[in-house]
Parts: sequence; structure tokens; C-alpha cells
Amino acid sequence: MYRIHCMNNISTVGTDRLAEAGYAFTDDASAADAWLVRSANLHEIELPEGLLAVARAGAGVNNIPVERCAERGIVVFNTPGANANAVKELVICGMLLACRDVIGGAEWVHANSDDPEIAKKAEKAKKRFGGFELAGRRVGVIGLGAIGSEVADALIALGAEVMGYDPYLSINAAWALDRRIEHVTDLNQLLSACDFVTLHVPATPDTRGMISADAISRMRPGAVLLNFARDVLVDEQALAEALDDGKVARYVTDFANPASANMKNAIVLPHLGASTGEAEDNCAVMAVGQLRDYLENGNIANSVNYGRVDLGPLVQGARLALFHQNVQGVIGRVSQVVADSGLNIENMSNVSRGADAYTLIEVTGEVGEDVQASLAELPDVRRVRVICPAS
Ligand SMILES: NC(=O)c1ccc[n+]([C@@H]2O[C@H](COP(=O)([O-])OP(=O)(O)OC[C@H]3O[C@@H](n4cnc5c(N)ncnc54)[C@H](O)[C@@H]3O)[C@@H](O)[C@H]2O)c1
Ligand SMILES: O=C(O)[C@H](O)COP(=O)(O)O
Repeated sequence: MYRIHCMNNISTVGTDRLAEAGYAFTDDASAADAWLVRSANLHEIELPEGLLAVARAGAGVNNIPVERCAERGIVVFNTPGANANAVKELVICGMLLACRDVIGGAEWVHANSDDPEIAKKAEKAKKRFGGFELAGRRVGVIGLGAIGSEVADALIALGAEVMGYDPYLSINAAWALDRRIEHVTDLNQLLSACDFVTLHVPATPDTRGMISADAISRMRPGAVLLNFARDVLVDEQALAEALDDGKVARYVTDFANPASANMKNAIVLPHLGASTGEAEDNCAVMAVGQLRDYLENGNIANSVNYGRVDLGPLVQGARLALFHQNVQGVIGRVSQVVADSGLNIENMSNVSRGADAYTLIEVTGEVGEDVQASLAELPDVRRVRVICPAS
């Protein structure tokens, strides 16, 4: 029986599936075989010896020590696209809030709610809260993955002109985009041409600070910046100055921190992008499904530190799951140990990602503890699991 520890609240639509399958939940993170997590910061937490996997019910994995996990043979999963619709809707909402002073108008009504003349006064006051329309404006979308592509398509439907920038866009993702989206290969071209710029890239060493003082200086005067990706993408000091002097008209962000919360002309939300029932259920179901497939079958889908492996469900025999360095000779040595143990290899898959590799071998025959020990002792092998079919 596998033990799961939840680092955050995870939708019961997902966790119930684990309970129904006989999994146990533990409050003790160090005793768990796997962790389910949303945004809890795992960088400072010790990774227990027995931890096999971390499943992030969501997209961003900058809260997880992905490389350290890979070195230990701990598979990290995320749930690509499972919360994209929720974020897209909030981004469009953020853009509309920047177009018109909806918040100011609603606050005015609240402040005047006891005034019997409110209806008449509202007609006079409303000119303070007017604005402009999104249709016809040019919006730059940085990052055209699950969220960025949905935002770009929605903006086209709303009548905006859209420029997209994503140097790593896959051909399939490019085909899926509305053909009216102008694909630019120069970020500066997008920054200088757009009325709105919206960020949809992961937080990585490459993207940190990508909206630098220089990038801000290239933006159109009076442009609006939206950040529903991560706060570290933006040089917040430079942005605060640009908001003060009006170079940037509005900053709409999902990341409240001491800097953003005090910015002039900013609309700051408490990380609400994925906080809909639908998105939470989707993410939990996907995370749990991937976790089960790995724990019970050794298969890996949507991992951010190991490649995809799919030998289907394990029905007979057993599987040997090996994490090892991606170097010459490992597979030969592993096959020799398996053969010497009298096991027959029925099926096998090997994938590598950078320095790390994963090999899943389906065997028939009795897998003794000595086989696992012999495999674990091989050079360059980090971890060995023996997986048997559920009885
Ligand atoms: N506010 C929220 O609640 C919320 C919810 C989900 C995701 N997010 C954030 O949004 C990010 C994107 O989510 P997603 O689901 O679209 O991820 P995704 O992986 O589907 O898309 C990310 C895209 O960014 C592109 N990219 C990477 N580096 C780039 C660069 N330097 N310049 C331009 N493009 C680059 C990738 O090629 C990819 O297409 C997540 O990593 C997370 O940080 C926030
Ligand atoms: O990367 C994500 O998926 C989002 O930032 C959502 O984070 P949350 O699950 O903590 O709401």
C-alpha cells in the first residue's frame, strides 16, 4: 500500500481516487512514498530517502527542487493545461479591468450606497470611470504554451490584434494557434508594438527578470503589463518607477508581494489564476492519474525531470524501474544482471533527459531481493524499484 502526503489542499475529486484504490494518506511527509503539492515551497524541505515521486497539481514547478529530485530518482510530475482555461479567463478579466475603471466605479457605488440620490449622482460620476475597448488594441503574448495560446485565441475572438513570441514553440502548438496571430521572433519588436503585454512563460533561470528595465523602456508609453505567470519574471523596482511616471499605465498581476502590493496603478490579486473548482478538480485528477500510473506500473507521463515511458498496465510478471546516469554501458550491465538472475526480458523502454535516464524492464520469472540489490550496486545506477502487479 502506497502512502501519500499532501503538501497543500488537493481537490478530493482526485484524492478520493487514491483512497478508493487502497492508498493511505499520512501527515508525516518523511514517511510518504509520494507527495501531492500545489504551491508549497519544497526547496528548503529535506527529501526523504523513501520518496518516489512528487506530483504538482498545477503547471509551475519553480517551487520544487526538480534537479535535486532527478539526481535522487524522484520523479516530478505536473499537469500541463489542466488549469489553462481558468487562468485564461482571469487574464481576460484583468485586461478588461485595465481598460475601464470597473474597480473604481464599484468602489464609488459602495461608498455612496446610503445616498438616496445615488441613481442621479451615478450618472454624473460615471465619466470618472470610463475607459477604452480591447477590440482593436494590439496585445503581445509572451509564451504560447497551454495558457498563452488560449489567451491569444480568446483575444482574437474579442477583436484584438495579437502578436505572439515563443522561441521554443513546438510545430504542433504552432499549428493549433489561430492563423491571425502574428508570430514574432524578436521580443523587442513585440514590446515596442503592443498596447498590452501579457506573460505566460515558466519561471526559469532564463526567464527571471525578462521584463527588465531595458524591456520596460522599449514598451509603448502608456502600455499595460499583465503578469499571471510568476513575479520573478519582472524587475519590480524598474516597473514601480515606470508606473510612477506613467510610462507603464497599469500592472495587473496575480502575485501579491510587498513590492507589487504597494505599486501605483497596479491591480494585484492573491494568486487566484487556478483557483476555480474546475481547475482544481482537473489538476488533482491528472496529478493522481499520473502518480498512480508511475507507482503501480512504472510508467511516466508529464514529468518535468524524466522522459515519457509507457509499457501499459502491469498485469503479469514484474517490472524493474531503474534510475541511472545517462552514460554508456549501463543498459548492457543491467541486462547481464537480469539474465544472470534467470529472468526473461519481455519488454523494455529507456529514455534519457540530459544527464538522467530511466529504464523500465518487464520481466517474467521470480524477482528475488538479491536482483534488486545487485542492480542497485551497479555503477551509475541511482535507484531501483521492483514493481509487482496489484494482487
Ligand atoms: N496564476 C496562476 O495561477 C497560474 C496558473 C498556471 C500557470 N501559471 C504560470 O504560467 C506559466 C505558464 O503556464 P502554461 O501552463 O502555459 O505552461 P506551458 O509549459 O504550457 O507554456 C509555457 C510556454 O512558455 C514558453 N517559453 C519558455 N521560455 C520562454 C521564453 N524565454 N520566451 C518565450 N516563451 C518561452 C514555452 O515554449 C512554452 O510554450 C507556468 O509555468 C506558471 O508559472 C500561473
Ligand atoms: O503554476 C500553477 O499551476 C499556478 O500558479 C497555480 O498555483 P496553485 O495551484 O497554487 O493555485
